Amino acid sequence: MASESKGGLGFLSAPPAAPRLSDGEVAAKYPRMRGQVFLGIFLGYAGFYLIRNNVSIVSQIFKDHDIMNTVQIGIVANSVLIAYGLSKFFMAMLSDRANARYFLPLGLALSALVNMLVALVPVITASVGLFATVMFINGWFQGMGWPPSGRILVHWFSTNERGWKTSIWNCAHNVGGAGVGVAAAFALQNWATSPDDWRPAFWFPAIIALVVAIIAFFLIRDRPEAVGLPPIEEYRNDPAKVEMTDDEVEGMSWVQVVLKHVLTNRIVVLLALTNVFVYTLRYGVLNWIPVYLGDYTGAEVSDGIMGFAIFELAGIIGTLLCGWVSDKVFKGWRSGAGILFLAGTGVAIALYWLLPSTAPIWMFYLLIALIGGLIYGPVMLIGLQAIDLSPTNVAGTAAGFTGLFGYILGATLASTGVGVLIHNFGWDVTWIVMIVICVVAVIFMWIVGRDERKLMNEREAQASATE
Ligand SMILES: O=P(O)(O)OC[C@H](O)CO
Repeated sequence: MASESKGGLGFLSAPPAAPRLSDGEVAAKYPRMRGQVFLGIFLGYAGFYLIRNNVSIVSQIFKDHDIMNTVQIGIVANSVLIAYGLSKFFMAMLSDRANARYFLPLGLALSALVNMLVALVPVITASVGLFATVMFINGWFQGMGWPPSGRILVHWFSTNERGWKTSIWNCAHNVGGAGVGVAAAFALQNWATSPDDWRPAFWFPAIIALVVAIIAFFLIRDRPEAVGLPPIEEYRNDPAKVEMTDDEVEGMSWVQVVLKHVLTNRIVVLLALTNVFVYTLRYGVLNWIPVYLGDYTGAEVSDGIMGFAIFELAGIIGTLLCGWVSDKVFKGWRSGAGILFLAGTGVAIALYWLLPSTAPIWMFYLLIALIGGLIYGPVMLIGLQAIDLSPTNVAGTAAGFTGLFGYILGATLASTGVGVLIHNFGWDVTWIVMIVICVVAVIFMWIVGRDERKLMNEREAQASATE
């Protein structure tokens, strides 16, 4: 891609193509490099989740020791989410022109630094405003994780294998999410100087994240062409679903490309809208598990936390299954898998709603696992579709655009909107609204699916015509 080396980002700019290696060298080096860069983004993205929002981990300590009340905790936690949603889009615009080998480790190291400052500089947490501002900055650096990972996925893995590979990579966020709990618990147990000392839960995961950033730097390479290898489409003889024409490559500025292929691209805009509903479902069910189980069944707080963990763990299985189904059953037609999993989510939510309050807790857990397993498929698929259905040099921006909608609208609706629904209308109306959201999401995914199918058919026709 001609524009790859013209990033204008100084040392961060994407490197130019290196001289092409011989066929023998390509055959030996390509598989090894693919494994190496994949490990780099898997560890790297898990590292981001170690330090994304550790406020929620220590919120109980904040509350119990009157360091912060729930409203203040909510303000700080929301500032991370909002910054993350904005950054996932705006930093992606830089990432698409940047060397992923530098961009991802830099973001992770900066985020680690912010977490260490929170732990070690008491004045930051003395005021909610300053704490929220610093965590906003943390959320901003967190947005430097997904886009370079998407860039690696789109440049090193071709269309017909990307579903499965992306779904495996996507489990990094579940691994990191589980890892932060273990790391924080270990740190608090070993280094907390008093029952209200929450600081080890910030600085210890940050040290691990710094080490991960260094490892990621050594593992990641920006693009196959940057190390003398052919583009992945050529190496695997698997055309991309969308490519820029020669006229576009030569004649359009990068901003014009973003405008055409992301901001006014019907399919990317539809994906972003679908993501609002998918993220409302993801966080709308997840965030309220402890409250629902407590209200409806009288379950203990610990039962609710168990439900929370079950939802996340089931997400790993569902994500892998969804990626595999999209490659093997739907042959790269991601929307087919998305429709199937979203429809399943609707059914599972209906069962969760209708289960009698006297049913044993394991039945609630089973349905929570089903909802978590099913909704994380579409969560992963939307990012995957965005990078699949846009040219490779704006793939991260397209995924970031869907993330912007998912976090700014979806996650907000899931917290404030669902809270208002529960408070004013009760659980029955809340679950009915959730099921309606599933139906709307299915309709949006079906519309995306028609466009996706058309693009796939066009690419296949072009590929057979050139054979
Ligand atoms: O919600 P995010 O941006 O952390 O992304 C989580 C998954 O990777 C979505 O594919």
